[in-house]
Amino acid sequence: MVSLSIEALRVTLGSAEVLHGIDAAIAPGALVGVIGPNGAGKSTLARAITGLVVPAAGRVLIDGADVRTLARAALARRIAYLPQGQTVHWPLTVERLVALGRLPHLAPFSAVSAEDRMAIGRAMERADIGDLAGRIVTELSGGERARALIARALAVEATALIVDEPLAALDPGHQLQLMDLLKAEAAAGSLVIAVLHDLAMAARFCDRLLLIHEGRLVADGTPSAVLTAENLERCYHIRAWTGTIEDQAVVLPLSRS
Ligand SMILES: Nc1ncnc2c1ncn2[C@@H]1O[C@H](COP(=O)(O)OP(=O)(O)OP(=O)(O)O)[C@@H](O)[C@H]1O
Repeated sequence: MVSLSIEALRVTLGSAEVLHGIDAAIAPGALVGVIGPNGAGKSTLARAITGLVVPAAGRVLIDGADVRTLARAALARRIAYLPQGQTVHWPLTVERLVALGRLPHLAPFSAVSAEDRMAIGRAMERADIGDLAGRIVTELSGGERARALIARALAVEATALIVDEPLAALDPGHQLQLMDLLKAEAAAGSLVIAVLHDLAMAARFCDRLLLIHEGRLVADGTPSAVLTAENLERCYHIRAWTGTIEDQAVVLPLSRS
C-alpha cells in the first residue's frame, strides 16, 4: 500500500521561501484536497511531492524512499501528476496523447504492449473521452483537452495521482464526473491528492482537506473541521454560507469580509 510522508518541507523559489515547513502523512483510500488562496504554495507543494522542485530543507518520502533519490521513470510509475493549466503544443490525436501516459512503463524503443493498450482504453473510458479518440488535441475545446490530459494521467495507472486544479476548464457535469472519478480512484485504493479552488467541490467530495496559507499548513482535517468561518475569513478573507442540501455539504462564498 502506497504511503506519502511530507516532513518539515521547506521550498525556496527565486530569493523567497515559499513553503515554510510542511508536515503531513497521506495514505491511500481517502480523497485529499489541497486548498488555499492564490499564491499560498499549493502548486509548489504538488511539485515538491512529485520531485520537480528541490526542497531547501525537509523531504518527501513515498513508501519510505525520498522522491529525490528515485529515478524519474520509477517515480513517474508511482506518481501520476497533472500540472495546473497544462497545454499541448503538438497536433497529436487524443489516443496518442493518452498513450504518452504509458511512457514510464516502456523500455527505450519498445512498442506499446497489449497491456498498455488496455490501460489506455480504461483511462479513456474513465475520463469519458472515447468519442474524442481520433480528434487532434490542438483542435479540442479547453474542457475536452482537460479531459484528454486527465486520461493521460490515468493511463499511467500509478498508485498515486496528483492533480492540480483539474476543474478549471470543465462544465458542471464534467466537474461532478471528475470529482466522482477521483473519489472512486481513492476508494479503489489509490492515493489521490487534488489541488482545488472550488470550496463547494472540496467540501462535498474530499475526505480530508489540507489548507495552505502563506506557505504554511494551517488546517488539516475533515472538510467541516477545516472550512470553518474563522479559517475562511483568515485565509480567503470571505464570509461563506456552509450547510447541507440533500445530505451534501455545501459551501457558498457570500462576500469579501
Ligand atoms: N519560479 C518561481 N520563482 C519565484 N517565485 C515563484 C515561482 N513560482 C512560484 N513562485 C511564488 O511562490 C508562491 C507560491 O506559488 P504557487 O504556484 O505554489 O501558489 P498556489 O497556491 O498554487 O497559487 P494559485 O492558486 O494562484 O495557483 C507565490 O507567491 C508565487 O509567486
